[in-house]
Amino acid sequence: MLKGSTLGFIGGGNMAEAIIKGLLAGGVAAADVMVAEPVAARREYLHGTYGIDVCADNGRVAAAADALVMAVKPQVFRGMVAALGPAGLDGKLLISIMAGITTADMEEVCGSAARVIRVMPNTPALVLEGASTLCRGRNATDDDLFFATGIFDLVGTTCVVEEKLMDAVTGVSGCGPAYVFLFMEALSDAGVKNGLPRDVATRLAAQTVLGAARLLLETGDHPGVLKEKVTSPGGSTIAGIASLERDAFRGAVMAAVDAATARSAELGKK
Ligand SMILES: NC(=O)C1=CN([C@@H]2O[C@H](COP(=O)(O)OP(=O)(O)OC[C@H]3O[C@@H](n4cnc5c(N)ncnc54)[C@H](OP(=O)(O)O)[C@@H]3O)[C@@H](O)[C@H]2O)C=CC1
Ligand SMILES: O=C(O)[C@@H]1CCC=N1
Repeated sequence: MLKGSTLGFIGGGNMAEAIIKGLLAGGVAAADVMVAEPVAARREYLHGTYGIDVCADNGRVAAAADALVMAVKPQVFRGMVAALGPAGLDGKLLISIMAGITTADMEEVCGSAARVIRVMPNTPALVLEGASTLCRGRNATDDDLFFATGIFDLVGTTCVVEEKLMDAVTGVSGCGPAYVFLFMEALSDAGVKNGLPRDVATRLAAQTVLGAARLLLETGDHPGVLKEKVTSPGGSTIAGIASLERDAFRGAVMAAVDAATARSAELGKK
């Protein structure tokens, strides 16, 4: 898919690994992927697990790569570019997955001519079920957006939005897997509380979320319609739903997304 281009990652943490694992599973050659990562144990792990070139030198990866995925924390981004020297990024397509860092921030720090694509992926990319949303900076071309979309298409679904929506995207799908894991953990705990063995409870929780998600995507029905089909008059589901409503479940989810969206915007500030 990279068609002879080399994709470099600056930062080899959780999200970089999720994308790399997905890319390799999707047919990208290990020889076309490089990572710069400061932690020796992490470098050994990434090289040993995926057979990719991993080094400690951001400059070496920047020089060798045609496109660079900026996969460090937003808080270290400016210092990282200052240490590298923005000139080291000249001519490269810069693909940022950093929460809160705008394409204008990228252009300010990396050079006013920088070609920037901003992406908000999520960790299910690891199993090729990622949700990645992209927008482009003022210098990025149609080909750049096509190239970046092609990368993230390999690890799940993609969509393109206006940049002003990217913090909301972060609050929903970037952070969303963590909310769903919290929900599944609670569902599993509740099963154990009611006598189920842990392995059975966890499997039921996960398959229920997976099945419900597929039902929603494949039918295209409104979630409320699908909820109604589970809920028998005077039955057990409505007893559970009434309890969730008393505890303001939906309000709690909306407040969580609001908080994450606001925090994403803050992360970009100097
Ligand atoms: N995790 C997620 O679900 C998602 C994350 N993101 C974004 O992805 C980015 C990475 O997040 P995540 O993978 O979770 O974070 P991690 O901390 O797991 O990964 C960042 C990696 O970059 C390394 N690093 C630190 N400083 C430098 C440097 N100067 N040069 C090169 N590498 C460096 C870190 O090393 P060390 O540990 O020593 O600091 C770490 O290994 C963030 O900007 C985040 O907003 C976006 C969507 C989802
Ligand atoms: O927690 C974070 O800030 C990152 C961005 C989206 C998911 N993880």
